Amino acid sequence: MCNKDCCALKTALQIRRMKILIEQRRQQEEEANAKPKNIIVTPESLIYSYDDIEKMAKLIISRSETRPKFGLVCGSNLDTLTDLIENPIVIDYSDIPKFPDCTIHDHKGKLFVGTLMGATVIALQGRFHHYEGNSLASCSMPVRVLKLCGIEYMILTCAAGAVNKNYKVGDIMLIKDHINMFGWFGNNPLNGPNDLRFGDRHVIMADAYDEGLIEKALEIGLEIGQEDRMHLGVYACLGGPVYETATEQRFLRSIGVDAVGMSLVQEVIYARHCGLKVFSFSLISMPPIEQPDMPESVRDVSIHQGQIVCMELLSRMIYKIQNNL
Ligand SMILES: O=P(O)(O)O[C@H]1O[C@H](CO)[C@@H](O)[C@H]1O
Ligand SMILES: Nc1nc2[nH]cnc2c(=O)[nH]1
Repeated sequence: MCNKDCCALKTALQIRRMKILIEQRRQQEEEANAKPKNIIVTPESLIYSYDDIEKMAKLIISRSETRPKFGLVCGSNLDTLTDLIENPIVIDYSDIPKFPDCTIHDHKGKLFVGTLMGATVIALQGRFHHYEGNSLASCSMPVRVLKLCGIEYMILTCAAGAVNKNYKVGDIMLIKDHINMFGWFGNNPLNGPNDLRFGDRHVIMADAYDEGLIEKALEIGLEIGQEDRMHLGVYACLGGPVYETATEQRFLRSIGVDAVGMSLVQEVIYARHCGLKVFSFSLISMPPIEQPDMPESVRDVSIHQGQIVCMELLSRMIYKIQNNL
């Protein structure tokens, strides 16, 4: 039986042990600090050189007969978008020098080059997330590769959790703006020396998501009778891999966020830096915290319905751009 005195003695002993440990650590630190140091932190922008990017682009273009106009990144739950591509040439990421590996479900690590609605498209079935251990520059690097392949339009897609209480699983949010939590704390894939061959030092982000393309997407929503499922909203990028807490979600809502995820904004930054037109949408894959959780089978059906609408949206969007409609 432990009485009060016994507990107090145990606590005092624990504190004494901790103090000894701290003293030992201090001595070790002093010794370590006495040695000369040469710590070099590679700035984000130096992780891939222009030559690295050019080599990757050349390899990809060598497999395509026509000049690509569209780049596409397929998000989680959206790998089926590549089913739309006719006669694709498929390249494994492992065959592209310096391309990282994909480590998460739905991101298969394959690049598709082929035609969609008469236009040449390069699609990435697999994106790189920071929480997988990639630098921010690695997450956005494919955008530069696609730019050097000759694309003009960057279509970025992702799965996201609803923050807006009116959103449901299977809905689609056309992204009109974003909040980049990484950027707030000084983390940006453009950090470090700026290579003018890609773009200017400072990048205007106030018009990052092309308004004309958003207009077209809204028109498509009406044409296919899916306007109720399609929303226009603000995406926030958090670090992941954990999902946001309930309080974080309420905070995001209070600052104007409609959906939350763990990707995309780094790619948008590179795309705007090199002058690409950006169109982005999220497939809502999680309900807002206030909505009761649904059985997985019901959620899967809603996501599947959303995937079909995303496929229709993508092909009609490319058709409209291609034909100046
Ligand atoms: O953003 P994408 O790649 O669609 O993936 C989203 O889905 C994963 C979580 O389910 C996270 O990686 C999140 O960012
Ligand atoms: N709630 C939530 N759902 C997601 N689905 C994909 N990414 C996310 C996220 O960051 N949060």
